[in-house]
Amino acid sequence: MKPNIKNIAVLTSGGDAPGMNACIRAVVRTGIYNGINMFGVLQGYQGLINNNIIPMDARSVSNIIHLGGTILKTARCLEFKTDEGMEIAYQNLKARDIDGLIVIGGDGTFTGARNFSNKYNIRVMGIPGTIDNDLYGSDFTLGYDTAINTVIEAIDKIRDTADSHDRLFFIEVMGRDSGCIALRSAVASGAEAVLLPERHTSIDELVSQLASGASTKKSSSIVIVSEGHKAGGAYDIAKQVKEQFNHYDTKVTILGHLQRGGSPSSFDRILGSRLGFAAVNEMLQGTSKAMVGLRGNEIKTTGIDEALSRHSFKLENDLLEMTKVLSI
Ligand SMILES: Nc1ncnc2c1ncn2[C@@H]1O[C@H](COP(=O)(O)OP(=O)(O)O)[C@@H](O)[C@H]1O
Ligand SMILES: O=P(O)(O)OC[C@H]1O[C@](O)(COP(=O)(O)O)[C@@H](O)[C@@H]1O
Ligand SMILES: [Mg+2]
Repeated sequence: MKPNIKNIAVLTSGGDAPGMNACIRAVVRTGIYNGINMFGVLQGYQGLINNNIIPMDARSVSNIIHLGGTILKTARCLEFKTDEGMEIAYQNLKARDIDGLIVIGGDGTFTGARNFSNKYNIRVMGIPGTIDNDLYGSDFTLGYDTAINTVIEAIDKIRDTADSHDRLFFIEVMGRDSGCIALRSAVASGAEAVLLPERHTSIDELVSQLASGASTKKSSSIVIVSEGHKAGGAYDIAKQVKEQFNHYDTKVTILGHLQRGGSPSSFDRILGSRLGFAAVNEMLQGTSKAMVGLRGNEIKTTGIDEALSRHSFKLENDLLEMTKVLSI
């Protein structure tokens, strides 16, 4: 039986990701189209606790589909992990008769939503929004494609300098525990090597790969280092390599937070729109404690418990192999 849902709130939480605005727009407009009163929560779970909840109409989400960041703002909120914080958040939703909460974020955000819904009578749906692509249940998360495009644009520029000066560049990219951005960026930019948190690569191995390129007259080399790599960040690794292999002038670039901003790619705008539309429709059909995600080219629903308990290895095997073969 379809539940009688009248009021739905939406929030963004954790790291912002390009495509979140396209998704907020889809959530708000799909809800309004179906006769639901829509609310936006400012600053993620912090806004639930601070009672920062605003009504939204179709025009509240005009002209945002192309914008990076999130018009609802986001936050990392420790207080929501406490019983007291959750109780205040629930009372603020109850005061407005809000029966459904749609959260756009990563694994931390989903854990919060799952715990909240286990404790209180609130329906929740999750939408995977993180540049890290580290969630089970969606082949791509919102923002991942744009972040890769941003990274390769930067690497293309660095390559000009690397090549002009016979330099070895170590470029550190984001992905807290995930090598997804690093691997795709490496393939798309034609990097000589990539270091991933999911794979052990010794300094000896890396040095022999670089030395072999130098011996076949490579004028420059680019190594992508994922920030989550166990052997340390790009500066550490560059220092260790230089001690053994001093053929090139060595430079380090940390791309940092520029990777999270910017106008979303068409892929992320469409993905955000599809996921937002699906999340509201699923909620209106009675689905709760689930996430919507892209699998193949279809939008599918996965239970949040399942999504959180299954840590999928998301690095494509052919891409892993290719990074060695195509960089000879
Ligand atoms: N165990 C938890 N219980 C309640 N809320 C949580 C829990 N884990 C994370 N959260 C909430 O989700 C927010 C976002 O999580 P975080 O890991 O920072 O980002 P992401 O959702 O992108 O992975 C946290 O700041 C916190 O408010
Ligand atoms: O902006 P902050 O708080 O320094 O967080 C940086 C982290 O956020 C991310 O960009 C995205 O992580 P989440 O999507 O899990 O929030 C990571 O790649 C990075 O390690
Ligand atoms: Mg996360």
